[in-house]
Parts: sequence; C-alpha cells; structure tokens
Amino acid sequence: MVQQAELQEKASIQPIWRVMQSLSVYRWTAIGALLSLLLLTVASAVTPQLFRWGIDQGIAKQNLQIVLYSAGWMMIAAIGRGLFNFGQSYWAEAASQGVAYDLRNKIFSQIQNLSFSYHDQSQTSQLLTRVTSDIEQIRAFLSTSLIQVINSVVTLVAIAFILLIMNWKLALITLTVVPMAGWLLANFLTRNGALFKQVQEQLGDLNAILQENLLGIRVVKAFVRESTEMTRYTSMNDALVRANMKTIRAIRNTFPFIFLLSNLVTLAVFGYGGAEVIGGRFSVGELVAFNSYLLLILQPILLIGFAAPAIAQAAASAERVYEVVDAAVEIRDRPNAMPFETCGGRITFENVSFRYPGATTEALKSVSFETRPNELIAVLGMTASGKSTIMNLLPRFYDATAGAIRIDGRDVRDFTLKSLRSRIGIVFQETTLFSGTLRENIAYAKPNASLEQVIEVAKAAQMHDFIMGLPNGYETIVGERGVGLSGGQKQRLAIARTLLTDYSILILDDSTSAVDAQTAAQIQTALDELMRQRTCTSFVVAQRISTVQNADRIFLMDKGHLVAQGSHQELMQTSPLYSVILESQVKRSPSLIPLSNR
Ligand SMILES: Nc1ncnc2c1ncn2[C@@H]1O[C@H](COP(=O)(O)OP(=O)(O)OP(=O)(O)O)[C@@H](O)[C@H]1O
Repeated sequence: MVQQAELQEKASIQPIWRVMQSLSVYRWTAIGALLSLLLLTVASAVTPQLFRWGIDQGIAKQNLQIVLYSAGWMMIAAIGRGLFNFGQSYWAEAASQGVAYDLRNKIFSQIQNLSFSYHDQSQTSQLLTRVTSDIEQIRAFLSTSLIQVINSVVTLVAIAFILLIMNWKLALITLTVVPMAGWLLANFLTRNGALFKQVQEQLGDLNAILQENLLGIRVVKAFVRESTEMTRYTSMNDALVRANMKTIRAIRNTFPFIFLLSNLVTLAVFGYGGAEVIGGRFSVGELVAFNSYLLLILQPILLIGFAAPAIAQAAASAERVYEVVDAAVEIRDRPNAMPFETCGGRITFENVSFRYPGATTEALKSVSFETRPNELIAVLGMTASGKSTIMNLLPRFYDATAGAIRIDGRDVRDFTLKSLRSRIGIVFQETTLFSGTLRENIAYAKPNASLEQVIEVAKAAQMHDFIMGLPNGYETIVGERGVGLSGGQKQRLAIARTLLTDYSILILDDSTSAVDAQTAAQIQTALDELMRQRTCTSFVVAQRISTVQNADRIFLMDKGHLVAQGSHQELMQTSPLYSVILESQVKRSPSLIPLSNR
C-alpha cells in the first residue's frame, strides 16, 4: 500500500519537475521574473518596518519630520512593489508562453512521428485535449501558480526571519500556522491528484463525442439520431460537471480550515502582543508592524492554498502531455539505414505474418511471394482477407510480426523511412483531403509543382475536365475534408495527388471504388501507361474485373493467407474461390459482363 502511494506521488510530482526544467530554455526571462519577485518581497517586507519607525519614532515622539520621511519611503516602497509586480508577471507570462509554444510543437511533431499503431489505439479527441487544454493548464501553472508558490515561500522565510528577530515568542505562536497549513495542503494534493486527472480525461471524452458528431453529422441526421446524440453529449457533460464539483468540494473541505487557523493566530497575536505592550516589553509600533507581518505571512499560505489545485491540475496535465511526448515511436530508422534510390522491381514477402497491435488473430499468415520487374499485380479477396494489410507493410506503416519483406533482396527495414515512403506512391482506400485549393491538394507532396505538372496528373486521373468546368478552375477552394466534392471526385483527386510524387512503386488500394465503371476504365487505361513507364512494380487492390484482367498476375487472399496466384485465365481454371468472388462482383455490378460470357 505504502509503495503504491509512493508510486502515485512520484507519478504526480515528476512531470511538474520536468515542466520546470523546460524553463531552462528561457532562463534569462525566468531569472528576470525571479529577481522581480525577490525585490517585490523586499519592498513588501520593508513597509511594516517603516510603519513601526513612523509610529515609534515619529508619532509617539511627536516628530513630524520622521512621520513624513516614513510616509515618503512607504510611497517609494509602494511604487517599487507596483513595478516589481509588473516585471514579475510580465516575465513569468513570457517564459510560460515560451514553454507552451515548445510543448505544442514537440507534441505535434511527435504526433507526426508516431506510428500507425499508436494512432489506431489512441483517441483523436484525447490527443486534441492534450495539445490544447492540457498545455494551457501547464502554461497557467508556470505563469501564475509557480510564481505564487515561489513568492510565498520567499516571503514566508523572509518574514519568519524578521518576526523571530522582533519577538521570538510571538513569532513562534505565529509560525505554528505554517506547518499546520502545509500539512493540510500536502494532504489535499495527495488525495486529489487523481481527481484532477479524471477531470481532464472527461473533458477529452466530451470532446470525443463532439468530434465524432461533427464528423458524422450527416449520418446522425440521416438516421434521425439527433436526440440520442444530444442525450449522449448531455450525460457526458453532466459527468464532467460532477467531476468538477468533486474537485470544488475537495477545495471547500480543505480551505476553511486554513482560514480558521489564520484567524486563530491573529487572535493569539493580539492577546499575547497586547499583554506584552501593556507590560512594556513591546512598543505599539512593534505590535502594529507585527500585525502587518502577520497579514503578510498569511497571504503566502493562502496563495499556496489557491495554487495547490492548479498545481495538482497542471501535474495531471503534464503527465498526460509527457505520455504522448515519450510514447515509443515503434517504426523508425535503423542505425545506418540507407536511402532507397533505385528499384529493380523484385519485391519479396518471405513467410510474412502480421498481427495488428491489440488484435487476437493474425491479419496475415505466412504470406510469401516475389514480384518481377515492371509487373502489375492485382490483389483480390473477400473483405477483411488482408489485402490492405499487405499494402500497409510495404511502406512500413507497420512492421511484420514475423518474416521479412525485401525490395531487390534488401530488407525494407534497412532503408530510411523517408526515402522508402517517398518512392512508394500510395492511394488509400479512404480519401483525406485538406482545406485549400484543388491545386494545393493535388500538389500536397510537391508544393512547387508547376501548373502543367498538376494538369498532367489531373488528366490521368480523369479530373481535368471537371476542374476546368468550375468557375475558379484549379484555384477552387475545397471545403474541409473535401466537402463539395463527390466520393468519386475525391478519389480521383487522391489518385492525381499520388501521381505527382516521385514514386517508383505504386499502390492503389481499392482507390476507384466510388468511381463509375466507365470512368474507372479510363483512369485504368491512363494509369496502365504510367505504371508501365514509371514504376518498377505496381499493386492494385482490385474489385473490378477489368483491373484483374489487365494485371500480369493476381494474388488471391483468403482469411490472411495467400491462397492462389496466377493470371486471370489460370485462376479461372484452378481456383474455385476466384470464380466465386468474380461472380459475386458481377452480381453486385450489373454493368459488368459475366465472365462466363466473355
Ligand atoms: N488498424 C487495425 N487494427 C486492428 N485490426 C485491423 C486494423 N486494420 C485491419 N484490421 C483487421 O485485419 C484484417 C484484415 O484487414 P484488411 O484491411 O487488410 O482487409 P481487406 O482485405 O483490405 O478488406 P477490405 O476489402 O474490406 O478493405 C481484418 O480482420 C481487420 O479487422
């Protein structure tokens, strides 16, 4: 139990240290804030002494000059406090903005590097919450809570020192408040760390529903599920409010005790100090000064108290942010990885098996094949038979669990990822477009491509005529995720985008599924030309008979196994499964001519 508690505490405190260490990049700004803070403490600590001087030496002895002098110095101290306060908050804010900026960039760059498997398993909305709300919590901690705590500790130490010099007995009575309040706060932090983490997680969950809803709003409306979605969102929103209320209750249960403590101490000082003044052992000026210090010493304790929930919240947020920053990038370059430059066209799968992280069964089971230079391979199979998985392994979106994948005899893991992926042109099954113009979307991987080059690939993807029919042509703005384009148009744009890259291996993963048969055939003819001219090998995950017939070889997948390979004619004669699949396609798409009639 003790060990577990220790672990928990370690887990919550460490990220905060790490956040503070990241201030070292902005050390001069942080030092500026710290210096201002120290000067602010001096200016605050000196004021009660000026009071004491003014009362004891000025008012009590009827010396107007000293009263005026003390008032003048108090004025200077007040101006100093204002200036140092400004300097402290300005520099603390600047340093916190710097750290937040770096963290945002770091987490974004890590998100770019993390492997497909990480993104498969993580929730987009939780990532969004980490980049936005969690980093904001950390920034607020650096700009406000951290400064409050340092300020409080420095003030506490300085004032405790002054009080002890002034009257050690009275000082000891006063200072009893410090360990008691400290204990209450430490308890509060340990008990409620998990609660603050829970709030951030629930905020992420709430964002998840919002995000899913925004992405799927058309489905929601089509299925008339608005009220169900509303209920789902409201109940998550309720849960968030409940969690937030729990934190507020925790704060409410702790802070009244600290206030009570401070009030009791004020009374004790008044009673004991009053008796000392009557007994002639303490001057009125000293008691007034002491009382002012008492306020100054309670203020830091309360400030630490107010900062405590924010620190707990920031610790939970820092833990969540560093979880992403530290996540292992599974697919990375090996030491001494070499660039992939020329492709001879011999792609080999040697007993390749693959299981998706978290999956219970293998998506590929001991798949072996070898392609020949300039071959066009069609991959065919029932749904979920492993076709896309084969395509995912070649550019190393995932690494094979067993076996090896080679290009011209060299393991794909020996190449640098950047060179490997830039020489493999892939058109995914699902099309993602970015907001921007049609031209920008086509030239996504090659922003400097000339308009002629863009037009050339758009023609090959049978997109040019459509684009030219638009009032703004290639400069037409595409909505978010390609809103405003049909499914087939999006797919054709995705094909054009890939054709503009420096591919030498081309993979088309069912990328004309939303295009009508006639247009698909036109794209196919244009692609056939390009594939044979520019690629060393091409793979097409095929659904259409025309594609299958054009292929040099067909790989037939079934439940993760490569069950047959050969030409269309060969498979027609040898593989019953092949005939079944093709027949089912003919039924699905009446525009296709049954194979038996060809
Ligand atoms: N990211 C993933 N995480 C876990 N399992 C996955 C993932 N992607 C695919 N799978 C599983 O792997 C198996 C093979 O999927 P794959 O996408 O390769 O099939 P496919 O033949 O391309 O199917 P389709 O024709 O429907 O696109 C399926 O059982 C699928 O559920």
